[in-house]
Amino acid sequence: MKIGFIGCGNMATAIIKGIIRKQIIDAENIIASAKTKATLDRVQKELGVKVSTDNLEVTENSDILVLAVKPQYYPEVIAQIKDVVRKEQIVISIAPGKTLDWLQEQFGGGVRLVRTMPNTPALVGEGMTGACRNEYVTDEDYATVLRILGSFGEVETIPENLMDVCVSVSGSSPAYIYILIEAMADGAVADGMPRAQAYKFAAQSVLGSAKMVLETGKHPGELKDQVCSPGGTTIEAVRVLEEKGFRSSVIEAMKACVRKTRGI
Ligand SMILES: NC(=O)C1=CN([C@@H]2O[C@H](COP(=O)(O)OP(=O)(O)OC[C@H]3O[C@@H](n4cnc5c(N)ncnc54)[C@H](O)[C@@H]3O)[C@@H](O)[C@H]2O)C=CC1
Ligand SMILES: O=C(O)[C@@H]1CCC=N1
Repeated sequence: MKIGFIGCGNMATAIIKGIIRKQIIDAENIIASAKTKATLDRVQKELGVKVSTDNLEVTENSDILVLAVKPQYYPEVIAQIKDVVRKEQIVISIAPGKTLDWLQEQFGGGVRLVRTMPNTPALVGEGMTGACRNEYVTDEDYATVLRILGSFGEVETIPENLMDVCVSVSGSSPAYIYILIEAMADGAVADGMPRAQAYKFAAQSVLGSAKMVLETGKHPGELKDQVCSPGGTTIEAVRVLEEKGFRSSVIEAMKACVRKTRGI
């Protein structure tokens, strides 16, 4: 099994590291392209995969091809490769807003397409990926793709109409969490904790809280209630968060994210 990446920036690097880490595909069976030699040198050194500046070479040398460029470059890249994409090849999109119908139209028809939305925690094997496929992708093909996507975290098949929501809840959401961690650390530093220690305490608390939701199966509100002692410290913090519109800021930010996705 050979996998190719057209574009090798933040997301492709995270996926490739995740795949190699889990030994799903060896580095020698992975090929990636980028626009600049500097990026390719970095990728070769950091990941040990084959590199090329030629997108056609990447297409010809892969069974599964991941389009890992920004959405605005999709038309140009697809126009370049569409005549060399083979019938049995699987093409994976990781771009927000690009529907299976749109992708198929750009390719001119008949292509096996899987639309996904991964996220950068793939790098540490804790990604969350949403996926859906078109009618040309066989059950066997799709099982292979899910195995690869599952090698760097969790993967779930979702209806295509939820792909835009997937961008806001998992594709983009690591950025919100990093802001939360940074803000928590700022708060701790403001009250005297050293900066590095503050990041550790904040990040581990986010990690532990996420595990509590996933592993206990309890409602997040119930878990929150367990932390809030009557007349205690936490409910004071919660009161201020509600007063400052924390919950609503998150909801509105996510709705803005989905609106942007739908406009891409
Ligand atoms: N960064 C993230 O957290 C996530 C990104 N995505 C999607 O993944 C895709 C890639 O995003 P990033 O990796 O963040 O972008 P990036 O800008 O880090 O990487 C894109 C790479 O594509 C290369 N490139 C541009 N035009 C090219 C061309 N014609 N041929 C070959 N390579 C070309 C660039 O040199 C760059 O290395 C985008 O569609 C993005 O929306 C999806 C989920 C999460
Ligand atoms: O910001 C973006 O457009 C991409 C898609 C999801 C995460 N990053």
